Amino acid sequence: MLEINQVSAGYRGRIAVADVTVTVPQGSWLAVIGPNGAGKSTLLKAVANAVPHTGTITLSGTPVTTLTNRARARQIGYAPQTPTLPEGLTVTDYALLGRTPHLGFLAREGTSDLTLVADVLARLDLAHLADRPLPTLSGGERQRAVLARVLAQQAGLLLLDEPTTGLDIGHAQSLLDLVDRLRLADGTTVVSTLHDLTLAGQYADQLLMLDGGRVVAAGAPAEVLTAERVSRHYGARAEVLTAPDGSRVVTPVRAG
Ligand SMILES: Nc1ncnc2c1ncn2[C@@H]1O[C@H](COP(=O)(O)OP(=O)(O)OP(=O)(O)O)[C@@H](O)[C@H]1O
Repeated sequence: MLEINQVSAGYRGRIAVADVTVTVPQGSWLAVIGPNGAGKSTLLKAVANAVPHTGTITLSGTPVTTLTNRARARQIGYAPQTPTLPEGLTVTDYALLGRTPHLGFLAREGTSDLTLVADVLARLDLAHLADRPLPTLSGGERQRAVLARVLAQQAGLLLLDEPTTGLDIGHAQSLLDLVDRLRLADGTTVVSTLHDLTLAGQYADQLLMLDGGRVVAAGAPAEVLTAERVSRHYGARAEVLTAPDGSRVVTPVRAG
């Protein structure tokens, strides 16, 4: 279980996200939504201990600030929005980096690590690119390679910052389906930011909407996703429809 209690975080004395309190039960999915600059990435960075925070963030009762780097890497898989990819690595080499926290001192990856990585690459439709150097990938392929490294990490908590950016609708859906299956099979806890509000509502158990660094709504997707909120916080003309399965569909409305 991830517990975020009265957390504020920012950069060089400037607060970017303030006073956030939310509990994410083990095996559940929290989507952090809100307009550009709302503080979504900063909140994920705080959980990943990549920016300092006040308040407390605990994972299974342990403050994330007290975890060693290695323990943190075993427990938290973090896919930043714009990761810097090392040059000179193939997709397989890069995904294997996700296994590093599980290896003994100076140990090399074994057959089981290679098998696991091959499986993750296949699930992300990257098997045919396994030997390709990272700089030669398309934007969507790079994005999936980053997810491959994080999934190979087999951490109990996944922090996914805009995981579907640059992915076509089919690859976005299969990536979210894959994360969903991990969650259901292994009890992986997921915190993601998502700009696609319809996808956020379909996959997450709870939504946390931020605006100006503050929580403006939290709860089940059907409660949080209203046309009035989308208009007020995103400045968008939108309708919120209900799909046959009961999930919310947020659709923009053209002017005029
Ligand atoms: N490294 C940084 N140094 C200084 N300010 C930053 C830094 N990163 C983000 N900020 C600022 O913090 C605020 C929140 O940014 P953050 O990236 O958390 O927003 P976001 O909700 O993820 O936005 P987006 O949807 O555009 O990705 C913004 O005002 C941003 O300019």
